[in-house]
Amino acid sequence: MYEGDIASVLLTEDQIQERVKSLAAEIAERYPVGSPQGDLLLVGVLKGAIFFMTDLSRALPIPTQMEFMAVSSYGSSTSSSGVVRILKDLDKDIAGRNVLIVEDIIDSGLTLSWLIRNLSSRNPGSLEVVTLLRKPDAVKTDVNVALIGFDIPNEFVVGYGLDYAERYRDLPYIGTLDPKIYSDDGDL
Ligand SMILES: O=P(O)(O)OC[C@H]1O[C@H](OP(=O)(O)OP(=O)(O)O)[C@H](O)[C@@H]1O
Ligand code: HPA
Ligand SMILES: [Mg+2]
Repeated sequence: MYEGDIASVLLTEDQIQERVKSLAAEIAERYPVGSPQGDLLLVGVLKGAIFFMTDLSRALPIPTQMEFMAVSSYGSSTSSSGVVRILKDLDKDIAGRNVLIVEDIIDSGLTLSWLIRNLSSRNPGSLEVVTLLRKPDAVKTDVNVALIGFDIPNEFVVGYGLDYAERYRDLPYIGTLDPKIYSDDGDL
């Protein structure tokens, strides 16, 4: 699939699945069952986090509920526009709930810092973040993320939910994209 488009495999399907299981165990320890705030509410950030959200929720040995939010700052580009737009909001009120934002990647950190501000203003009981991937620039921002799957180099990656111009999300592994794919854009 996508022959010639992927320059290298950064994380194999097995590496991803192993880390998802260990993150699930860490999360379960943090959220005891029977909390007065009710079941843990996973807020998946569409579309990138879809596979991480589904695999993580099924690996969690505690009851969880799911909500989704769609925001976009990248469009058909490999760098963030800096402007975050809500494409789909949550369906339910999160006041008083234990909320865990589920992200696929923190790159510039712009999406997440905006999302944390936005969801905090809705008065959740607690608000934390789990991200599968984090790039070096995100470390410089003030976004405090307790649960990180992998710290990765500053390269544009695709697969396991991550896209370039909506393609490659369906790859089961995470790889770097051959620069020939985006060099025509004048974007990098
Ligand atoms: O830290 P940042 O630089 O803000 O980048 C991270 C965000 O960008 C991607 O979403 P995108 O806007 O591409 O939408 P998508 O998930 O639908 O692909 C990714 O899924 C994160 O949500
Ligand atoms: O490296 C990336 N790949 C795909 N989507 C992204 N959104 C932010 N960074 C990335
Ligand atoms: Mg994207």
